[in-house]
Amino acid sequence: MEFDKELDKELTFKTSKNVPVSATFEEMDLKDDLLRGIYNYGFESPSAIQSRAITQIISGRDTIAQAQSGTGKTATFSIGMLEGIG
Ligand SMILES: Nc1ncnc2c1ncn2[C@@H]1O[C@H](COP(=O)(O)OP(=O)(O)OP(=O)(O)O)[C@@H](O)[C@H]1O
Repeated sequence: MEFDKELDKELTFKTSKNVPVSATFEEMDLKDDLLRGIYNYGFESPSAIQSRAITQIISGRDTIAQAQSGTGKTATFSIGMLEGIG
């Protein structure tokens, strides 16, 4: 399913306590190569679920993230895992 930026902004989220929201991929403090890859792939800004879940995965918390189809879950877990490798 195609990512719909406008629809994504309308989503309401419930999270555990103390889950910060990163407005940009830069704020997530990702490795340079990974950040470059994300932009080269065409992602400009994180989706709602990416804004919340990527840094949780990177911090080592066991993370369960649930959202509608096409909201960027696969990329959330992929980016989180890639940051943790190497
Ligand atoms: N931040 C983003 N900016 C632009 N496009 C994005 C972003 N994140 C994901 N996409 C694109 O949106 C589409 C859906 O992403 P993804 O497959 O990660 O969603 P999903 O929530 O895992 O969907 P499903 O539940 O159907 O598996 C893909 O084409 C992906 O490349």
